[in-house]
Amino acid sequence: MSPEEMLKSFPKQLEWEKLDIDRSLYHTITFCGMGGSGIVGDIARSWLEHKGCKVITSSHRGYGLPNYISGEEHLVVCISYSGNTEETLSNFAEAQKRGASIISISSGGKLEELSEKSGVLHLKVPKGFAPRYALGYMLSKVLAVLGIEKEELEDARENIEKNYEEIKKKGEEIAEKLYGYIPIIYATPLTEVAAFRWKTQINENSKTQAYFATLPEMHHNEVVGLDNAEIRSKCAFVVMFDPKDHDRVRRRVDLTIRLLKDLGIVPIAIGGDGNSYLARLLHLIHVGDWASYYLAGKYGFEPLPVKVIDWIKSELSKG
Ligand SMILES: O=P(O)(O)OC[C@H]1O[C@H](O)[C@H](O)[C@@H](O)[C@@H]1O
Repeated sequence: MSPEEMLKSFPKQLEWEKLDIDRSLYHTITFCGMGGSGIVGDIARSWLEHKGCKVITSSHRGYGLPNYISGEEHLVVCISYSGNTEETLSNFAEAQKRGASIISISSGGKLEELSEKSGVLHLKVPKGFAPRYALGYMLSKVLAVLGIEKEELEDARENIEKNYEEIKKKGEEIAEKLYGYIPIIYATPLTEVAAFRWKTQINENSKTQAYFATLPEMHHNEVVGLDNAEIRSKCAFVVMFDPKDHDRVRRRVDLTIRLLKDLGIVPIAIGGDGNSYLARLLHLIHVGDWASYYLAGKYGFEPLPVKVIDWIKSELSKG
């Protein structure tokens, strides 16, 4: 499947499912995964937080597990599209050792095998995608674990479907503006995960460095860097926001845009469109996915191959 076809399938990947899971059993939920699988947990956490969920959640990237996980009241959700990522397999093994509750998500691989062997609930997603292009499949599984209402997920999917051409066009326009510059994305707490996805998609699809910073923290450091005219002239700035951001954050978004304009920079200001936080977030993410795809084309890169990651993995497999 071409990267374009994979991207286009994103809304269809958002499929609601009912799972019989008693979530009241868990005191904490820890999402484990790397790269395109790791961000699934971040999106889920941001969504839960916005919903007012009181369960402690965290995203864990790397080997082992945080110290607080011990016993079945801690749920560890291991997400790896391939099912073979060594960090995520390490999380799985550690969760078993600590007697935690585990749910795993993959398209197959060792994670599926190990789950089946040890009676762990395994949720399978279709094969044939690059992990980062299977975001919708993996996210739908996690949201099913968390008990999302059917209407909410379907509304988010329809929101992308009905605005598809506009989303693609916006992505293309943004790629035009990012071309030749280092993308710097300024986000808010509600859009931080989208900024991270933009960064990582620009890294992997467009083979380009990109960075992000989040308000209000960036008003205490990052903004001072803008004093350096020589460096800032090499960057293209994106400012992301959501209508439900904290009032003072909204005020800070306006100040950031003013600051950039006073320096002669016209930032790409963008907020997702949609009825719910999830709908807006996925809309924003999908605009970035297309932007990174078009940016790859402008630089003459194929969006899919990630040679350096393959090289690192093959070196690590030597022991
Ligand atoms: O998602 P997994 O199969 O666990 O692989 C983890 C990650 O591996 C590589 O770094 C890929 O380029 C990422 O896009 C991928 O998400």
